[in-house]
Amino acid sequence: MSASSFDTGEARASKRLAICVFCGVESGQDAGTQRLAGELGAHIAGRGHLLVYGAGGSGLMGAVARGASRSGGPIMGVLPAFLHEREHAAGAPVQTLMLTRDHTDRKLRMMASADAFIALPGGYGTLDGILEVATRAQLGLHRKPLVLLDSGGFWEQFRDLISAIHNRGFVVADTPPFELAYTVQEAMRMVEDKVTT
Ligand SMILES: C/C(=C\CNc1ncnc2c1ncn2[C@@H]1O[C@H](COP(=O)(O)O)[C@@H](O)[C@H]1O)CO
Repeated sequence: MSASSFDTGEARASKRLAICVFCGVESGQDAGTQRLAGELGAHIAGRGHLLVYGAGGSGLMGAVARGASRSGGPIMGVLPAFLHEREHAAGAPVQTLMLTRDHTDRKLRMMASADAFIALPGGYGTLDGILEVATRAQLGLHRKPLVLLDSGGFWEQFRDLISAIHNRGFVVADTPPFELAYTVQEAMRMVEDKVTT
């Protein structure tokens, strides 16, 4: 595959993955982050992967899903049944919908379904998702990659907090169980390289 076809997301990856995206159900204040969300969805679909996400129709979630949908990719949305009206009904594209009992069940389904995780900015739900994935990685329960796709330094602040926690001796592992990426292409490469090697 040529570098240029990878960069546009047109070329299919050699292995089809299920990539779980954690991100806000709100849009945030930065239009660049909203564009990044659509670009990420488009690349996941363009590379032939399945998008697994929180089934939302609004905010960054909606943008990721519409990006994947426009590129013709399959989508699996997972959300607690009680949030269906509030988060899914307005504007989520066609997808396979999995309704769960609660947020905990949702995270377990998402983690079991995915080969890798990419996080965009978000709120408590997004942080809850990545901390669950990171905690389980620290415990040796999985080796699936977790990539934090930065936008405007959002994840740099999180990385600095985690570094401080490491430096104060509360985590003994040398490196945190996630990496930062600064472009969609970089995030996709990290995920594909780690899952397929
Ligand atoms: C509510 C519970 C625990 C802590 N909070 C959350 N846990 C899991 N998912 C959540 C929580 N708060 C919101 N969410 C959902 O995550 C998605 C993204 O939310 P964000 O806050 O915009 O990042 C969204 O679907 C939220 O409903 C006890 O189980």
